[in-house]
Amino acid sequence: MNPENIIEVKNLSHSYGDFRAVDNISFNVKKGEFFSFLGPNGAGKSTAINILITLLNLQQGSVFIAGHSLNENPKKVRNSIGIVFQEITLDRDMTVYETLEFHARLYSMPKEEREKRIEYLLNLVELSEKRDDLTKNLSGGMKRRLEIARGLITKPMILFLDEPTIGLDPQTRMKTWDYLREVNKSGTTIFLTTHYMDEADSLSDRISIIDNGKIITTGTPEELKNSLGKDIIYLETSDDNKALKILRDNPEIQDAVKKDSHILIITKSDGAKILPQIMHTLEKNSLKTISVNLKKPSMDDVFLHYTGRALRE
Ligand SMILES: Nc1ncnc2c1ncn2[C@@H]1O[C@H](COP(=O)(O)OP(=O)(O)OP(=O)(O)O)[C@@H](O)[C@H]1O
Repeated sequence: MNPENIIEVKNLSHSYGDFRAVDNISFNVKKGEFFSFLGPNGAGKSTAINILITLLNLQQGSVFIAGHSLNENPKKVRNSIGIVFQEITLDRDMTVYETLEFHARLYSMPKEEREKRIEYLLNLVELSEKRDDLTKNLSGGMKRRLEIARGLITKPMILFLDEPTIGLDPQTRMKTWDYLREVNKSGTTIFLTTHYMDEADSLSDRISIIDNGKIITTGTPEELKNSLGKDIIYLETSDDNKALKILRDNPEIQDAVKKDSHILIITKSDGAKILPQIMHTLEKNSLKTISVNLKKPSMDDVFLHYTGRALRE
């Protein structure tokens, strides 16, 4: 195992009966990284994460977590990780404080350390004022924050989160992202699964796109978006029809179409380099540029490109 890797997975497969939910996936996560699995419902994300957190048995492949073999030392693996499940798993009749205290006691944390840790975590997820509230009276976002705090009680090296912001409103989602960034900054490696493009894009150092049980591609959000090798340019000129005819002859342009009050151009390579050429050509043909907007492909474009379909399908 490479000492830089805190998670090392090789040729992992998992079947339910005849159905192969995870199909020969390999990937590494580096210490301190924020790593995400991005894929639609049913892609195999939960199955994969459940194997890594020792909830599902390892059928095929090799997994090392925090230097321990999942097969030979599942207990040591469990002691190195924190978990936030997809479903809310709080005891409704416990208070916020009791929830954290109960969990810390489960791990036999001494009283003084326990109290300090709980204070720190309540502060981190901004639930100090809610410490005596029953969890059933918390909002959805607060419940999630409490679960994140609970997952962090034992100072795990890696925090696993399965779809942590499912069902939260946009504002609460973004607040949850802030906490996760904070947790990651403080040195905890994060492994997250999500079907939200913006979530993976905004949080991750690296993303693996997973579909039908297979990893389709892996890279930083920038690498993935740049790998399409094309940019999108919106252009408004003094004569769009004339401009279109001229631009279509440019070998660097993959496609140019008129859209509402502007021209949409898809470039074959780096748009920032092609744009000055385009402007020059237009000027030479006595066309005035009224407005211009260069846009990098979004994670939606990336997903569409690699899987052949939009994720919302
Ligand atoms: N216990 C099970 N028995 C049979 N099939 C299962 C079981 N659990 C999951 N599957 C199937 O395996 C595939 C992968 O499911 P999995 O839950 O891992 O996907 P996912 O990407 O996490 O999606 P979701 O976020 O909706 O859970 C799906 O087709 C699912 O129906």
